[in-house]
Amino acid sequence: MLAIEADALRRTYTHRTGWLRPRRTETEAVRAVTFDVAPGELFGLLGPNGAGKTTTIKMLNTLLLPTSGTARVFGHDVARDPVAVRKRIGYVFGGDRGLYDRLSALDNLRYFAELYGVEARAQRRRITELLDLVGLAGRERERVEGYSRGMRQRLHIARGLLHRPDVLFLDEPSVGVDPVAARDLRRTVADLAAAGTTVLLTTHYMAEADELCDRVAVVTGGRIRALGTPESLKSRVGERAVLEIEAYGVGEDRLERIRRIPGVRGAAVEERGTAQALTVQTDRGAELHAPVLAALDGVRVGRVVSREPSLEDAYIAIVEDAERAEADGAGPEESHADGPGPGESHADGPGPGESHADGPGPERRGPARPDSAWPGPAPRGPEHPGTQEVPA
Ligand SMILES: Nc1ncnc2c1ncn2[C@@H]1O[C@H](COP(=O)(O)OP(=O)(O)OP(=O)(O)O)[C@@H](O)[C@H]1O
Repeated sequence: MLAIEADALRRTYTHRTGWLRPRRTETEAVRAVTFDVAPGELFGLLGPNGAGKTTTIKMLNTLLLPTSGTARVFGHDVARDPVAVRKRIGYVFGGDRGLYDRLSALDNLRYFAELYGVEARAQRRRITELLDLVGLAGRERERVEGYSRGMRQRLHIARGLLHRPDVLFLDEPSVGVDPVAARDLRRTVADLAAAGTTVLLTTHYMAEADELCDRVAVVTGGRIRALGTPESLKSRVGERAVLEIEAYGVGEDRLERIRRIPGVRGAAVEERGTAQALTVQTDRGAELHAPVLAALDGVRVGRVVSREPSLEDAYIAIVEDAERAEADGAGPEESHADGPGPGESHADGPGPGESHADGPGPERRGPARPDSAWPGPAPRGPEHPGTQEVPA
């Protein structure tokens, strides 16, 4: 049996804007997403801000009803049988919420163990095991308010594992965590998967996804654009080479100028403190140092390095292709880089969560879990490709 099956999952948010001329704004956050995750697999959802990753996770973990489509966790339908699903899953999200700062880590875990119905006799042993697993043994009597972000994240993971879930959802676990703590976190996550827990992870860190994930799906505009092993995604840009340039003050006009150079397949810039990392993807064998540097004339430039494409380059290429396709009005462009995944998806008609597109958000309230109080990211407005205004 598959751990997760998502079949044509959709989720539309509706909210009202304006006062004199009220408008109903619909955001299609997730648009017919289909994928499977095998038991024990470590699966990554990658995508830019607003791509629909968190919304997908919240449907899979029963915090949000799908507008249409179905999802199952170990065979249990998330809309029809949320209680059974919740018994099998844990949810860990990045950031500061979800823990009680003024309590010690131990008291936090005791509290959540009660909440999750961990048997009183088993609690002490389970908590000790988890403190060991996440590397917090010896620090458990300190108040969480004194914890570093990395320690908090590890405590979050321990909390998410208290009831021995078969599937752990990790939403950006390493956000804001320093590189050493992030490495420890990755080790913890890899150990979990090695011990048989299915992990569904979202991250913006491609190196993390490359190191950890058995397979990844790249999501933009609510659709899966590519799905496969990190290697298979990288092979999509295998015929390319990459120029990485340290620069200061590259704007969109310069990027456009670089993109127009024959032999350039894409260009992106990432802010790194005071500097920028400019990545230019070129045809393999094309000698483009000179024209690229000429296009940067007047911009302060540091080190220039040629290297092989990484998962990040494959990701950028996929996202840019998807953006171009959206701009051209093309339909979904999903491609499975290495076949359709570990199993077939099962469509058995729309679940009971269907047709909530224009009601108040069917966010589940559920039992008193701190997770369910999480309000989710703020609406990001109509700049999103899936957002449109309709008369109220
Ligand atoms: N509660 C909400 N109400 C209205 N729109 C929402 C809500 N939550 C998310 N959205 C919108 O849905 C889209 C997908 O958001 P989502 O948070 O799922 O993306 P994401 O890929 O997780 O992004 P990030 O990487 O920034 O966390 C975005 O356009 C967002 O503005």
